[in-house]
Parts: sequence; C-alpha cells; structure tokens
Amino acid sequence: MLQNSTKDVTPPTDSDPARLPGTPAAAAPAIVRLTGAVASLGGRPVLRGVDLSVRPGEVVALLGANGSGKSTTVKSVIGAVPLERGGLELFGTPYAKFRQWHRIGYVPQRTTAAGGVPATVREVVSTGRLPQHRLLPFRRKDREAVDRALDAVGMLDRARDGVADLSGGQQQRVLIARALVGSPDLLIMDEPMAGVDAASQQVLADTLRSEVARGAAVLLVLHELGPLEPLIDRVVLLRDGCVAHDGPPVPNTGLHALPGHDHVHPHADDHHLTSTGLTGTGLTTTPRRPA
Ligand SMILES: Nc1ncnc2c1ncn2[C@@H]1O[C@H](COP(=O)(O)OP(=O)(O)OP(=O)(O)O)[C@@H](O)[C@H]1O
Repeated sequence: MLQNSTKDVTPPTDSDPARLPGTPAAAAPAIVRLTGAVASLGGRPVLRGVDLSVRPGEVVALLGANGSGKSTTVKSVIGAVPLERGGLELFGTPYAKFRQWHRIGYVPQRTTAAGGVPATVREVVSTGRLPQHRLLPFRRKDREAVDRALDAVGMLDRARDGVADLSGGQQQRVLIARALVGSPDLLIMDEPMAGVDAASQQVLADTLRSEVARGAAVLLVLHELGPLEPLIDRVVLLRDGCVAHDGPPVPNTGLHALPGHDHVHPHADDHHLTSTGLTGTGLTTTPRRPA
C-alpha cells in the first residue's frame, strides 16, 4: 500500500503557505472551522459541542466508534445537517454566506453511487462539474476534466457503463472521481475504505496522495487509519458526539491513557489489544501480534 509514501511528496511553494518550511499547517487559517456544533437527528442529540478545524493542505482523520457522530459531523460541514447551536465557517466565510461550493468535493458513505438511477459512470462523474459551469452546456474543458478524474481512479474504460453494473469498490471510485472532477481545495470523504476491495483501496490511497501533493486539504471519516496513516496530519476522535482527542497520530507510543479510548474496530487476531480500544485508530501502533 503506502509504505513508501510520505507527506512530503511535493516541495512547498510560495503560493502554498501551509507547506512552507517552518510553516506548519497548524499556523494557517482554517478552511473548515466548526465550533461548539450541536445537532440532533430524529429528536435525539447526536453532536454535543463538536469543535473541528481543517487547515489548507492538512489531512484530518475523524475517528470514533459506530454511532459516535462522524458522518453527522461531516454532513454538518457541508450543510446537510443543520446546526442547532454552534458556528461553521468555510474558507473564512460564515456558512450562511458561503457560495464557493466548487471548492469542496464530497464523497458520501458508500452505496449511494447507483442510487437506483440508471446513470452511466460518465454522467455521475459529470455532475461533479455542475458547480463549475452552472447551467451552461458542457465544454471541452469540462469533458477533459471528467476524463482526467476517471483516469485517476482507473475507470476511464468503464465511462459508458451503468454505475449499477459496477462492483462496490468500483462505485466508490466513481464517487471519488465525481468529487475530484472540480479540483477541490477540500476533499471530504466518509469512510472511503469501507467494504472496498484491495485494488480499489490502492487506487484510493494513490489518488489521495496525489490530491495531497496538489495541495488539497482532506477530511476523512475512517474506522482506522490503516494504509492511509502516512498521509494523516491530525486525528480527531469522537465519542458520543463529543471530541475526545484532537492531535497528531502518535505512532509507537502506545498512549493508552488518552481520553476517548473507545473500542473502534476489533480484529480477530488482536483481541489482546482491543481492551484499550486504540488499536488501529492511529492513536497507538502497538504491535498487533505478540512476538
Ligand atoms: N437520519 C437519522 N435519524 C435519526 N438518527 C440518526 C440518523 N442518522 C444517524 N442517526 C443517529 O445518529 C448517531 C450518529 O450517527 P452517525 O452516522 O453520525 O455515526 P457514525 O459515527 O458515522 O457511525 P458509523 O461509524 O456507524 O458510520 C447514531 O446514533 C445514529 O443512529
């Protein structure tokens, strides 16, 4: 997978302050600033004061147990779940005044690519260009952007196929291509690795790496960092609708005393570690098997 990858894939440039030497992403103004977010679904409180920030070029992983509020948090960032209380700024603009949706690419949790609609792969990916050209007819550069995005995820040869005829992993690639087609400054992905075959996981990891190299910021909902760990700058761990931890992934430290150590993703072969709940989350990389 990503064994040889690092965050320093591209030299920093003057136009990318988050990547200047000595200018960590943490010093740049946030492009997502969610503060004290409170939201309910079906009358039940789901977010109970979530603070979340993402800075330019930063890759943030949102982790947590099932039902802790990860998807709801990213949905609130794109405005799909209204906040009862709290604030949201996108690219420095309060949500109510934000119009630059073309700067954000969103990959929802899987199984929505086909959605029962008999659309082709090209049609689905083309919808990702809508914020760019509004209601104008598609131009050559739009078609080329669609081709590039399909090529990036290895699906160009399936462009005319119906999405309903694709495997789950291939559908996920189509959703990712749709998010990439507008060259977003912020890519939000909800569990992109879930239920995805190994080949598609590799495609996803490679695609993410080149998006990060291009300078995009990424907000990922994950169950565990897994092969994406080398790309992750910061981990935000949710527990029961609250942030239990916010900081860099800390490999090889075994920080069992961190707050929010929910059991996240049990593995049959590492049950001896799961009592800490940190296994596989990127908050510890304690060896999975005894020597
Ligand atoms: N449409 C809905 N109506 C009512 N409750 C909902 C709805 N969607 C989610 N919830 C509830 O909100 C809580 C948080 O759900 P959410 O999907 O944000 O969790 P999650 O951390 O993403 O979980 P998972 O890891 O299982 O995807 C859960 O208890 C869930 O049952």
